[in-house]
Amino acid sequence: MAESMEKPPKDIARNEEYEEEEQSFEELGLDPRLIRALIKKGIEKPTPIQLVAIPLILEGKDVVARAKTGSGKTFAYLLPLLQKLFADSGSKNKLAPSAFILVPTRELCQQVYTEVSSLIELCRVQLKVVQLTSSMPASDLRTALAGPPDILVSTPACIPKCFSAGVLQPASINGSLEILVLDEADLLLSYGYEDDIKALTAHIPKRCQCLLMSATSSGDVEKLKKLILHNAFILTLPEVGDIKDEVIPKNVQQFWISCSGRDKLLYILALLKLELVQKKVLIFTNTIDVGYRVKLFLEKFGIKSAVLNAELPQNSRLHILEEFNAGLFDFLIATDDSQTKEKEEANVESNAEPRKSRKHAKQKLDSEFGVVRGIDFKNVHTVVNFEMPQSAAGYVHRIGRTGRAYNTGSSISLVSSDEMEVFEEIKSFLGDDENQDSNSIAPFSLLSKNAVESLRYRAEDVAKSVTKVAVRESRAQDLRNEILNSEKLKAHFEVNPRDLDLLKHDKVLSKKPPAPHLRDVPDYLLDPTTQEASKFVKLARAAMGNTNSARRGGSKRKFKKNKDPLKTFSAESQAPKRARNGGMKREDKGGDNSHKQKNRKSS
Ligand SMILES: Nc1ncnc2c1ncn2[C@@H]1O[C@H](COP(=O)(O)OP(=O)(O)OP(=O)(O)O)[C@@H](O)[C@H]1O
Repeated sequence: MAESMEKPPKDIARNEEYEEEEQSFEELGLDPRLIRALIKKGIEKPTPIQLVAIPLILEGKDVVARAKTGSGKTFAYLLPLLQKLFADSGSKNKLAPSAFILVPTRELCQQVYTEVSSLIELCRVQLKVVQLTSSMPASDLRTALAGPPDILVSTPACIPKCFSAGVLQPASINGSLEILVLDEADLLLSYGYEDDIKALTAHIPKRCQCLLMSATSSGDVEKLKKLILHNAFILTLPEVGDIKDEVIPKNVQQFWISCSGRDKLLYILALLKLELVQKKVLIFTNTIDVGYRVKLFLEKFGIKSAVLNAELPQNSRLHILEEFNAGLFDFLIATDDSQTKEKEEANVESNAEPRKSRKHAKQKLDSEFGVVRGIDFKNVHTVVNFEMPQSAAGYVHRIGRTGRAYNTGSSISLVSSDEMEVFEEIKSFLGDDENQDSNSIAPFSLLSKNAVESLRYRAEDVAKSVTKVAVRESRAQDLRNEILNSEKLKAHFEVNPRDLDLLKHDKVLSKKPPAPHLRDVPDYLLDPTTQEASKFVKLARAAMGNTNSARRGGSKRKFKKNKDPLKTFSAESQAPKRARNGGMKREDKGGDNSHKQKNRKSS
């Protein structure tokens, strides 16, 4: 903390020079071992936040970095952190880890831990990283901290737990801690970790370098800044000055469909069955029951999906994420963490302070579950809001699960009349102006009314069979299965950490297999316009596949608008009789293309 106090605070709010420069990791002063490791991961060029943060962190500055979801904040702090520890690894008389990385959820712990471990392995250096969770018994905590390890990744709640179990001494932290990272800093306080962080701050030595990473700015980040930092470098990296571009990656196209709450199952069926969205697809619901309802409903039509929620055991959740990321299944129905808390624990929320309510509901839901914020879903092309999130911030974080780093993505929100208020709130948050022509969220025009109506009879019939009892039974059955799996997984992954194919999470929950007439949509039910649109989505997918392989090759990573079929496809030219201002066409609007190209170049 001391170093940054010598200098006045500095605000770097997107500097043109970063946009144009094609700086490499070498030029940022990164260790060749790390550069080689990155190349093995297919990463060759720093993202804008990495470009500015890495040199500052290497210089020892305290940094607050705010950059949109999926912009590469994790490597922005991990790479310089590891480099500093390479240099430091000679000093062995430490009694506590040299670096703490604190994150709000277990899922993030696991993600960061995996990333650090893989970098260490690829760099072939002798650094030890451990991951702690607050549910670990004291004996496991003691074993993990023996040594001590160089890097500790955990939620903040673990630190006071280690103090009270006597496995970590405050004085040792004071003598050893060199770098403290608070990742997803905008969420740490709302997850109820304020007291845990305060318990640590008293023992952070003055020389310790502190880094705060966040996707959005909020009062909570300011509070943390005051608590931990004194005079940090503030990095703010939106792509352009416009609010909507600050928060949602530019390469995510956002759409919406107006439909009644009752028709949502029908619409999701039409989108998936008629292949109007590109895979992989992440579907968000607000409650666990609705998640299972969607799963059971889709199953009847032969569409397999997995469910992810706070009720499932941790091992299963991590495994579901791994399998989905590895591409073992295409559809994942996730129940948004904050929504789960609000809806499932309604009886304990009211005016209670968040930490208390989380504890109260502990038997039922894992309070450290977090599937939306910060989780790096790999190659999710489409995010579907089956139900709308309850806030604009929730929307931003959900949509941020696609279009990560240099990938493209799209989102489709199914909005019922009850949800119009929050939808308007989201639109105004994104900077949409009623009087202006341009909308951040455009109507989705690839799905015609005829196409939807042709599926209505079957969908409504099947929806009736997915009763509350069926949902409850499936939920209980899935939980039982996953608890069993969880134990098996624990044992198995200790021995075979890379084996992903042991258990499938998208297994069918209904007792009967889908009826053949529901599995395939007969030709006479297919609406020609939608069929045409589906063809284009398939073509786009094939072309995107090529783009992806070019991306893996590295040098062609830059996303080119005119090569992206999703961006160039015009609903008007391909299907002239349909709505004129919707679907993919909106990308062609907005005139200032040279500006967009320029920004994309830097992203
Ligand atoms: N320089 C880079 N080039 C290409 N891909 C990158 C680069 N840096 C990071 N990535 C990849 O981009 C993805 C998103 O990175 P990361 O999870 O760090 O984003 P983030 O900014 O932390 O997002 P969020 O706010 O949602 O947590 C990851 O899959 C990561 O491997």
